Amino acid sequence: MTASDREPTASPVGPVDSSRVPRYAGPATFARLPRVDEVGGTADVAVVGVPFDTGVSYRPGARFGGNAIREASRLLRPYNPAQDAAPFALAQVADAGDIAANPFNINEAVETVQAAADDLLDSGSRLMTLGGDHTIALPLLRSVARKHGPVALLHFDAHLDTWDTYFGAEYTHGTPFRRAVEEGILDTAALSHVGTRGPLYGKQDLDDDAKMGFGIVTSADVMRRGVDEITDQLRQRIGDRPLYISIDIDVLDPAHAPGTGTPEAGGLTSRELLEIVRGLAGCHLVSADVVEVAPAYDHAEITAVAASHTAYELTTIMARQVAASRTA
Ligand SMILES: N=C(N)NCCCC(=O)O
Ligand SMILES: [Zn+2]
Ligand SMILES: [Zn+2]
Repeated sequence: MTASDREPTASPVGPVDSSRVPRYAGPATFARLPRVDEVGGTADVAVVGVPFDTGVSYRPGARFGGNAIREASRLLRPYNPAQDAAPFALAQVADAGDIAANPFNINEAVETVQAAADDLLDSGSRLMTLGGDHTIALPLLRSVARKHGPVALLHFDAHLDTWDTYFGAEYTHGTPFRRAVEEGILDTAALSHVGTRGPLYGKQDLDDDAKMGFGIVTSADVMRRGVDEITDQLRQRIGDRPLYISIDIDVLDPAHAPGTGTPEAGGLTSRELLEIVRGLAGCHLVSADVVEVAPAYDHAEITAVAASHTAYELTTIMARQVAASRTA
């Protein structure tokens, strides 16, 4: 079963009405949406948390990111003017809870994440995953490739995350995309990093990355060339391929996202990130993640709010696609 042949929900169950129940009341689901078990066990777009951060190389704490994003998402409203869409009315979006990954065994955790993602995709959902550290992009990509074949990847991040190993470990938050290329689960004609910046281990890092097929739009490119030109370039590269978007919140400048594990100066503003993401509406987005929110380093939920709005835009793109595939 695919997302488009999942039984259409006559009228999706939407979020709790914040004019009737104060938005700070009750347990937090993403955007105050129902849980998947409250809407019959499946959703067109499943928002799922992965509280896992055993793959980090510096500050820990992204295991708490998903719930911080859920808390910050209480203020989201049901109509998205930037995309002229009411995403939670167009498709059933629901919170699928958390994937219980083993914090003491990375290999097992990677398998657990993939198995849970496989189940959700097999039930007809597109995934909006809330990390967790960036290690989890690998099992998520394995899962989407199992369903769609090799996918285009748009990777927003300060870092390349195509390094080889850390301390001999293959599965870390700095290595998921090299593993994915090695495994043949990415469409190497359509791989882009956006927001790249900061010191590297050596020039070879860039050579290796280019050999894997990645194009780079640096953080400075976004500033110099502007959001519209960059978005056009990305859309051309992606075409109508099945697309996975992975957003490491450290793509944002530390002023816009202090709550993350490996911050780098000189990043995107949250406005730039949101505008680029909105500009990707209409692409064949099969699933997405927002990762690396580490709330212990956050202030006034700056990072979690930015992450919640980013996930909202991605969710809107997917909900619009679900609706469009039904009328097609
Ligand atoms: N994926 C993130 N956030 N960071 C990767 C940094 C790897 C390093 O410490 O070199
Ligand atoms: Zn990063
Ligand atoms: Zn990353």
